[in-house]
Amino acid sequence: MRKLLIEGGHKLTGKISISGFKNAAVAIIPASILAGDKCVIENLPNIRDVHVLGEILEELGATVAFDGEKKVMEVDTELVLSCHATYEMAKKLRASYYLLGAALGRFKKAQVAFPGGCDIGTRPIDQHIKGFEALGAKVVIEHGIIHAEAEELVGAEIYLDVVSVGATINIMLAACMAKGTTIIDNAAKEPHVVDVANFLNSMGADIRGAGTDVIKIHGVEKMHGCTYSVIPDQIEAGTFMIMAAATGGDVIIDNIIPKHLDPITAKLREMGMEIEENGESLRVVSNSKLKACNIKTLVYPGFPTDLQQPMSALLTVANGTSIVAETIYEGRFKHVDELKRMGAKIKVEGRVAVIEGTSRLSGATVSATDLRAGAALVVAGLMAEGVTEVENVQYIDRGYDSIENKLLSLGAKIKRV
Ligand SMILES: CC(=O)N[C@H]1[C@@H](OP(=O)(O)OP(=O)(O)OC[C@H]2O[C@@H](n3ccc(=O)[nH]c3=O)[C@H](O)[C@@H]2O)O[C@H](CO)[C@@H](O)[C@@H]1O
Ligand SMILES: C=C(OP(=O)(O)O)C(=O)O
Repeated sequence: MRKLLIEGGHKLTGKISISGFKNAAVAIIPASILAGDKCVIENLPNIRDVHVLGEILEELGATVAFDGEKKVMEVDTELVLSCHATYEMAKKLRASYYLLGAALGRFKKAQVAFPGGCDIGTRPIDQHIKGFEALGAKVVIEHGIIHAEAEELVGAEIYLDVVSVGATINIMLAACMAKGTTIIDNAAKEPHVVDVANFLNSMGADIRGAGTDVIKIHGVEKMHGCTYSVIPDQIEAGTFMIMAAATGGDVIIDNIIPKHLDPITAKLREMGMEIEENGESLRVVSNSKLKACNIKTLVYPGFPTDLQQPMSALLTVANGTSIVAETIYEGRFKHVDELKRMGAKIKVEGRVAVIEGTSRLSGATVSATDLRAGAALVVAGLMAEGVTEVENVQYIDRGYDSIENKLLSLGAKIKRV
């Protein structure tokens, strides 16, 4: 079993470049099915989820070449003739559900097993199914497989009962080649929704309004291949901002879209950090003792659920008491018991964690239970006294490209064993 060994207490200084956005990439790769042609996807992060999706597309008949050094995937989906994604394939990640929307859009038929992925709470797909049905598909769930099929897909007006990134993207995928116009009302506005819409438009789709809560998709007859570059990862960037704060450091986070980081920038400033924006980078500088603050995870542009766990690790050493409310996923406090092993003072009541700041954490052996829990433990290890061993690194590798190399380049003492 792979572990990360971290010797805490070293200031991070210098500059790092942020990789492409995992949560956009995991939708864009399956979306390439709609092209039935060759797509060149640039600025992909070299992470496990990207490799797994490449393998799934290959199993479905695509030709896939991913160069992890250059971060480019060439994927030709011409020879994908149908989509039956088995449990073995789909269980590997949550984003396998995007195969449903993409294949339904192209073949009017898809069979995909229920998705897997990190255990952070229930991840319903009722809004995805509601959208497919509104477009004219019949959706049946049998033996763990979701079967979606339509004679033809016809544009419809779909109001989402909850703002869902996954449902918004999946409905966009299914609707690109539907007859007429589809309107998604109460759509998610996250940067990855916009990025996927831009990718689809580069493949010939006609999608307008992504980034607002009303998205219109005018169905087109045919789509085609394209070359596209994925946006920078706001969650990786936010994690490194938190790590800079955790170590009293001075770090330039480069190759980002600062606007996407507004919720985290605002909170770190509230805690006493100095943050300077400069074009495509942010400089995060520590000047004083961190102050406690309250966090509530919300849909964009609120504070992202994916940064709640790293942020709560940082709050364990802030001056005062912080309240963290997780409104998106009920199972996203699994890192708390691990942080307690390191001396953190946290009480969880349902979806709320009360964190009483302590002067310092102490290194311990801890175990990642999911991707961002792993990132939270790395944050804790960087600021703890002594050595922290983080087990179950495979979760971290799902979503962070070269995390230890990036940290080493900033002066951290970290190694993989
Ligand atoms: C709003 C939000 O922060 N979404 C995040 C969520 O997206 P992901 O796509 O997983 O989640 P959704 O945005 O779909 O879910 C938002 C909320 O809606 C509920 N829901 C969702 C779909 C559905 O059919 N029915 C339903 O009730 C979920 O339980 C959740 O409470 O995790 C992704 C990976 O970590 C992030 O990239 C997204 O930014
Ligand atoms: C939980 C996450 O990803 P996924 O939904 O792909 O499991 C995440 O990115 O924090």
